Amino acid sequence: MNQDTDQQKASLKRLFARRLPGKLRQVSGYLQRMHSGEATAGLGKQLSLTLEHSIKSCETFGFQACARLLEQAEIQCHNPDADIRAQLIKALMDLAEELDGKPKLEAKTDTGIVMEPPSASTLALQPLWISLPERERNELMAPLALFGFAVSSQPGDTAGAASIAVVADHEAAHAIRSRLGDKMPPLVMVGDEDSIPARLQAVRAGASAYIVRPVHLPELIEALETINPATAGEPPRVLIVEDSKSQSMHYNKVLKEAGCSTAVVNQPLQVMEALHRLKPELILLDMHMPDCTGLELARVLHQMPGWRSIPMVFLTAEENPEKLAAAMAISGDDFLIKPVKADELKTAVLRRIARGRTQTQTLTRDELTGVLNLNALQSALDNQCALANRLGESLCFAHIDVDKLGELNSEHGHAAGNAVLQHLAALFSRRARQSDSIGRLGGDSFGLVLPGCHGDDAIRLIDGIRRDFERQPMIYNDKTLHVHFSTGIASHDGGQAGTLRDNAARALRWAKEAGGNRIQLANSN
Ligand SMILES: Nc1nc2c(ncn2[C@@H]2O[C@H](COP(=O)(O)OP(=O)(O)OP(=O)(O)O)[C@@H](O)[C@H]2O)c(=O)[nH]1
Repeated sequence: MNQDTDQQKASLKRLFARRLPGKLRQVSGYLQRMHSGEATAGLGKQLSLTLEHSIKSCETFGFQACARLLEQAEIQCHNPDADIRAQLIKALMDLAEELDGKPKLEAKTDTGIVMEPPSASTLALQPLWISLPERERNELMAPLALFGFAVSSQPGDTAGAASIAVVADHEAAHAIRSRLGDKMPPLVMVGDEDSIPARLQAVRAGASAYIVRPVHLPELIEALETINPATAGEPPRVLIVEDSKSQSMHYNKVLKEAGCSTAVVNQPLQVMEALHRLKPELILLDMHMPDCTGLELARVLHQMPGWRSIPMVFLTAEENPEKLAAAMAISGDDFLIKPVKADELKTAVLRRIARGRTQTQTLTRDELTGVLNLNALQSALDNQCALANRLGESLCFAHIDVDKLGELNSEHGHAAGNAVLQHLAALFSRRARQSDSIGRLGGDSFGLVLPGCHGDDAIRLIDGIRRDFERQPMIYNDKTLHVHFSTGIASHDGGQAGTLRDNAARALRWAKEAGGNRIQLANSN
């Protein structure tokens, strides 16, 4: 068994699953625009092309229900039927919400604040320029297409500059920079060495990211998301608060073309409505407005629960360092001096949103295994318990614990134990359904939330994984590691999440006491 490939597949599936709700919302948004008569031949064609790729990607990663829904959307691009399209728009939004639990964003409000989706051109595949040796490039090309990137090896000068990034080693990057000068797209540098001098060389060459060979796809995709968070499928959400209509229209256009969903507020006192509807990831805030200054508004928002840490980028004609320092002291974020160039605006906003998304990821993921951390798993369990109570549906929680990991650590070393934990997490991530949540409870224990599952279904699923895990021993540093795990499963009976967890932990103890490598259901004795 190739453990690296297994882990990579699981990471790719996780990455893809994270992007899927955004993609569904995007498709639904554009169908909505076609539905309300905004259809242009270009929009329909672009949507159809994107859908073709997305269907293939969903099938590859096993998201069959999404693939079927997107197939219906594709039919609607060619043979529209008003009723079917309206149902489809709703079904796409509902599925997106089910997948990530985030509520729908509404397109228009009665206060005149308009929520706008990104420009239709951002629906197209993202052009990516890879200037690496042919074999390396070819290996990356097909899987990158599944994530919506169109890879080219030798784009012309204009296409090169329009690429979202160029992936190159030091020599190629140098040659491209000499050719394109300041039209060079952001650079992801690939190198052989993981050392400070190699990384320093990349920084000096202006690289936004440095990846050590062999290039792991999840790492590359995450680097590209950091350069442009719009490539993650979920458009960055930006609220523009600016009293000048002409300037706000300009910022709005630039940000929509950069792939953002936006809302514009010209009267700062109307900001709450837009905040609640758009749920922005960043506010672009003019410093000088008549009813209330940008700084005052920032202070107000920073005192309100839910908006205390929202990043802000200030727009100002002010160059007085003391006043700028005051703005920075409030939000700790960026400011841009007017008149703002389009590229500057785009870079500042996208970079700040990417940083915010990385922080959220860091806060919810277990660093060693990439599955949810304890807090995130706990909140997934709380949400699913509440949902199961509301809908009267079944739900199971499984507490999984590696048997005798202490002994394995002593015999083969802590790194071998880490590899076991990573392998098990990858195995569960791969076999779980898209509605399941897998997380690390701590040490050598994992938790699995299984909505819609009865005890018997949960036993069947986990026993399949247990048998595979036992049948295919892990190879670590040429040594065969025979490892197994035990599981306690509890079925939800309308009570609290804490009770479900306690019951699963109790069942796990029974499984361990009975010799391990087994599964025990809490409600049977
Ligand atoms: N390699 C590695 N080991 C860990 C990690 N976290 C916890 N452990 C080890 O997991 C073991 C957990 O101890 P126990 O709960 O007694 O479990 P066990 O040795 O697996 O034995 P049983 O659960 O009784 O089968 C300890 O030896 C920890 O050092 C980790 O992140 N990496």
